[in-house]
Amino acid sequence: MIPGAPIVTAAEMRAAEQAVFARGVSQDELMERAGSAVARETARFAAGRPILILAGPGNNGGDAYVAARLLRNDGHDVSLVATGVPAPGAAERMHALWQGPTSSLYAARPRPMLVDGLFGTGLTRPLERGLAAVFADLSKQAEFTLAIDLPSGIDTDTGGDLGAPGGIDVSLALGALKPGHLLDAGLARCGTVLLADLDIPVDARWRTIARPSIETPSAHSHKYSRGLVAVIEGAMPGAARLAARAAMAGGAGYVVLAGDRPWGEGPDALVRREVRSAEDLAEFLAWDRIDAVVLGPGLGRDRRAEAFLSVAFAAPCPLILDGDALTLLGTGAARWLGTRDAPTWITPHSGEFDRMFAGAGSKIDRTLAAAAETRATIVHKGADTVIASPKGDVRLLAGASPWLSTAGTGDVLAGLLAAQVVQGGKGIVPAEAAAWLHARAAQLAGPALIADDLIAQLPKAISECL
Ligand SMILES: NC(=O)C1=CN([C@@H]2O[C@H](COP(=O)(O)OP(=O)(O)OC[C@H]3O[C@@H](n4cnc5c(N)ncnc54)[C@H](OP(=O)(O)O)[C@@H]3O)[C@@H](O)[C@H]2O)[C@@H](O)CC1
Ligand SMILES: Nc1ncnc2c1ncn2[C@@H]1O[C@H](COP(=O)(O)OP(=O)(O)O)[C@@H](O)[C@H]1O
Ligand SMILES: [K+]
Repeated sequence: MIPGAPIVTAAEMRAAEQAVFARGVSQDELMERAGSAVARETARFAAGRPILILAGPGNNGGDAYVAARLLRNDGHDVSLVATGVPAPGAAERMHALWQGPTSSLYAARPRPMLVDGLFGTGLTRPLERGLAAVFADLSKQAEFTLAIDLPSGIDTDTGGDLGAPGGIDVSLALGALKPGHLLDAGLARCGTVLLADLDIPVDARWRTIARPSIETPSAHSHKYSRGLVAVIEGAMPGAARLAARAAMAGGAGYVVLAGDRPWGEGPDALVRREVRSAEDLAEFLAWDRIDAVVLGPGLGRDRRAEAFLSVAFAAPCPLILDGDALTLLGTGAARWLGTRDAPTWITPHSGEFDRMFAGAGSKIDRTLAAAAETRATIVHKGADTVIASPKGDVRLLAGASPWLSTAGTGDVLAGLLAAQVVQGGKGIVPAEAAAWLHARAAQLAGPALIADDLIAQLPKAISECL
C-alpha cells in the first residue's frame, strides 16, 4: 500500500479535474497525461509481449486510446477492442486519433498483456453479464493485466463488486487513490495499486496510513511521564493480559492489570492490582496517575461486566473500548459515548460495529458517521481497516497480513493503542500509529503468527519509527 496517499471519491476527483481545467489545462492535455502514464507502465510490464487494450465509451476509454497510440508509435504490437460509442469530447477525439487494428469485444483474441480501459470512476451499475464474461476470460488468458485507474466492475466509492474479474495484477490509480482501491472487493481485485501523479491537486482528509514518528524518551523521562495504562481484566484473563503486554511493549511507562485474578503468568514488570467489584474498580480508577484505561478484551457480558463498563465510563481519563465492552454498548453506543467528556477510542471489528451502528454507504462513510455520532475515534478493523475521527479525518490501512485473522490480535491492538494515547497522542494520531505498528509487527512475525508473536516484534517495529 502506498503510505500517506490521498484518497478521494469519484465526485471529488471530478471536482479536482474541473479545477485543473479552470486553470487553463485542456481536457485533451489531461487525458494525454493519463494515457502516457498508462503507456509507460504498460510498456514496463509488457516487456515486449503483444498487448491487447480494451477501451470503453467514457474517459477511461479515452485514456486507453491515448495509451494505445503512444505504445504503437513506440513500436509495440498493440491491438484494441472498442466497446460502445465514444462520448463526445476528449474521448471521441482520442478515439479518432487511433489508427491501429480494432476489433469488437466478441471477436477479441486474448494476448499476453491486457489493459483494461473499459470503465473507471464513471461506472454507475454492474457490468452487463456478457461483457463481464468476456473481460474475465481475456484476463484469465493474459499473462498480465493492468487496469486503468480501477478494474472495470469495482465501485469507485465503496469497493463493491460490480462484476470485476479476479486476477488483475496492477491497477494504475490516476491522480489519487479512490476508496475502491482499498475497500471490500476492491482490496482483493485491484492487485498491486500504483499511483500516477497527474499534477491534479487534491485536498484530501482521507489518507492511507503512514509510518509514525516516535520519540525516544528524553533524559528527563520517568515511568509516569511515559504514561500509565490500566487494563481491566474480565471473564477471559488472557485477553486482558495480551492487551497489557502490548501496552508495555508499545512504550507505556507503567502498566497495571486490574481484576480479580490478575496474578497469572506474565512479565514481572507488569503491575497487578486486585479489583473484585465495581466499587473496587471505582476506587482504583480514582487514582490520578492513570492516563488511560483499556476495557473490553475478554471482559464478558454479564452484570459484573456491565457494572465495570459504567464505572469506566465515569472515569475522567481517556478510555479505549474493545471487544465485549462494545457488544454491551450495542445500539446504545452513540447515546452512551456522547456523554463522556474525556476522549474515547473504540476498536470494533465489523461484527461489533454492525451491532452498534446502522448506516449506509461505504465502510468509510459508515465509520465517519459513527465517529460523528459518538464523538469517539473509531478503528473499524478488518482486512480494510478504517480509522475515522469525529472531525472527519480518515486513515486507511489495507493489505495487512491476513495471518492477523487469529484470536487475540485485536486485544494486542487495543493495548498498543493505549500506549500511544498515554504517550500524548490525540484523536486519529495514536490510532494511526497503533495500526501501523500492529501491521508492521505482523509483517515481521511472518506466516502462522499468533497474537503473542506480535508483541515480541513491537520493539523492532518501533525502532523503525525513531
Ligand atoms: N475527467 C477527465 O478529464 C479525466 C478523467 N480520467 C479518466 O476518466 C475516467 C472517468 O471517466 P468517465 O467519467 O467518462 O467514466 P468512465 O469510467 O469512462 O465510464 C463512463 C461511461 O461508461 C458508461 N457506463 C457506466 N457504467 C456502465 C456499465 N455498467 N455498463 C455500460 N456502460 C456503463 C457511461 O454511460 P452511461 O452511464 O451514461 O450509460 C459512460 O459512457 C477516470 O476513471 C479516468 O480513467 C483521466 O483521463 C484524467 C482526465
Ligand atoms: N484478513 C485479515 N487481513 C488483515 N488483517 C486482519 C484480517 N483479519 C483480521 N485482521 C486484523 O486482526 C485484528 C483482529 O482483531 P479482532 O477481530 O478484534 O480479534 P480478537 O478479538 O480475537 O483479538 C484486527 O486488527 C484486524 O484488523
Ligand atoms: K478500468
